[in-house]
Amino acid sequence: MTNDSWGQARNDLIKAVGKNNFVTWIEPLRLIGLEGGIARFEAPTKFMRDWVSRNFAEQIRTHLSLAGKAVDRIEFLVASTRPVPIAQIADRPTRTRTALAAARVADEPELPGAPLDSRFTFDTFVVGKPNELAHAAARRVAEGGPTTFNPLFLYGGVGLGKTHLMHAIAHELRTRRPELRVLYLSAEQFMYRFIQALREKQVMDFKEMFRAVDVLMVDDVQFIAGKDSTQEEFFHTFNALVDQNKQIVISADRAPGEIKDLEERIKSRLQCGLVVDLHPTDYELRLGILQQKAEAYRAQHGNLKMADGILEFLAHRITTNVRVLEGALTRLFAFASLVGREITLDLAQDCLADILRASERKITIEEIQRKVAEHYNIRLSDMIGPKRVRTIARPRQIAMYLAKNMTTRSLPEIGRRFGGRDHTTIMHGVRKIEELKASDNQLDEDLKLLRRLLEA
Ligand SMILES: Nc1ncnc2c1ncn2[C@@H]1O[C@H](COP(=O)(O)OP(=O)(O)OP(=O)(O)O)[C@@H](O)[C@H]1O
Repeated sequence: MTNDSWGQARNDLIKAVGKNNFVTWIEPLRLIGLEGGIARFEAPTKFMRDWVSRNFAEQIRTHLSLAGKAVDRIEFLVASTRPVPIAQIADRPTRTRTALAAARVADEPELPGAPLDSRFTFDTFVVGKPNELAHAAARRVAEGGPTTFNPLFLYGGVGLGKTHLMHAIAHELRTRRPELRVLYLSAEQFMYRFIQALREKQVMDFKEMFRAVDVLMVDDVQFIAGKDSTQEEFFHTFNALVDQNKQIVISADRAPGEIKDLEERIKSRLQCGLVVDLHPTDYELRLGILQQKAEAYRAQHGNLKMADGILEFLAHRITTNVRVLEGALTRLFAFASLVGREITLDLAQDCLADILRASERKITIEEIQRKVAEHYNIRLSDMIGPKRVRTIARPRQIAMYLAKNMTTRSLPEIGRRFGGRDHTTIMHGVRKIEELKASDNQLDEDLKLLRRLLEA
């Protein structure tokens, strides 16, 4: 009779809560007792138990009653004895933090995070104007104090130090607050974990694990754009953690609003905290990084003979990104130590010829026109055509502005490439964008993005 009532109630619940909810939340429940007006269910995980009891208990009670079993109360238990969640461990007053951390390791399953690079710490991160805000925000999060902004969203072009900063936060938190469960992984790994959980029918474990962390860091979040179910899951994980006041740190190659095919609700959630841009490096920062790397090399390998002005030369010539800069220095040191020679300007030019050539790459007006047309979804031919409607004229002016600022072409030359326009038209376009840029945030963001895309 008990099972009949539950069978009947289950059938009705499919209609009441919808098939998806039913399959996810109700179907895995096991009725283990129904007496004295109390229905007892077993849920496979703690997370599921909490969720079902918060969201579906009343409906289950109603439908059991409708199926002929008067129920006053419902109790949900967790099926197996599962590891003690960190929140409960942390509540125990007599344990020290280190003991808590040790208990955590013993009690809890390993978090599915990516390994941290031991070199990526705050000590090895060189701070300059372009990254000072990102660095300060990362430092604040790494203190592990109360959440002041959530999420911290770090974005910037390739190789500008996003991953380095995220690892630095994780290292610091592990030292300062070993009792916290810090999970760092790439968005790609998040997706693979999720797919694996789907395949192995372990979605509940997946949810529970991600919702039990204290600090979640997801690198390269642009990766999940266009991947619908991963986005959906990410959104729920994100919300659940924010609701519990858990810190989230996200990185991407562009601002949330600029990530194509990312759901609007996710974009807006990502913008709720602090969004910080890692700007392209300037000369001083590049030189600072090179000096630090050279010092680190000396400390490890002993003295290094290097003529004056080499680091300055590299900082001046290699402007692409820090990864390339580092690679150049490493190659130079390796080469010099192999041939046993002092590093001179000639040797540097010789050994790094390809990198220096690549850094010299000139951006053409055609490339700018193509990228801008693509970005604003207009035809390339409209860049040079006569149409004056705002939706075409504005992107055209943006392309003129970028052509003026990113190439060495003169105004008349630019005019010729824009369908033979007069240089005064180009000047007007450039000024217009300069003016708008100061007051229109969206436009400013668009310009930064286009610059990054063109420089990549
Ligand atoms: N300010 C900095 N000080 C010291 N090293 C830096 C700095 N910025 C970047 N680097 C170094 O440059 C390399 C690339 O940095 P990182 O991997 O963090 O870049 P990223 O922004 O995550 O790039 P991607 O978009 O490719 O993921 C790393 O070796 C990192 O240590």
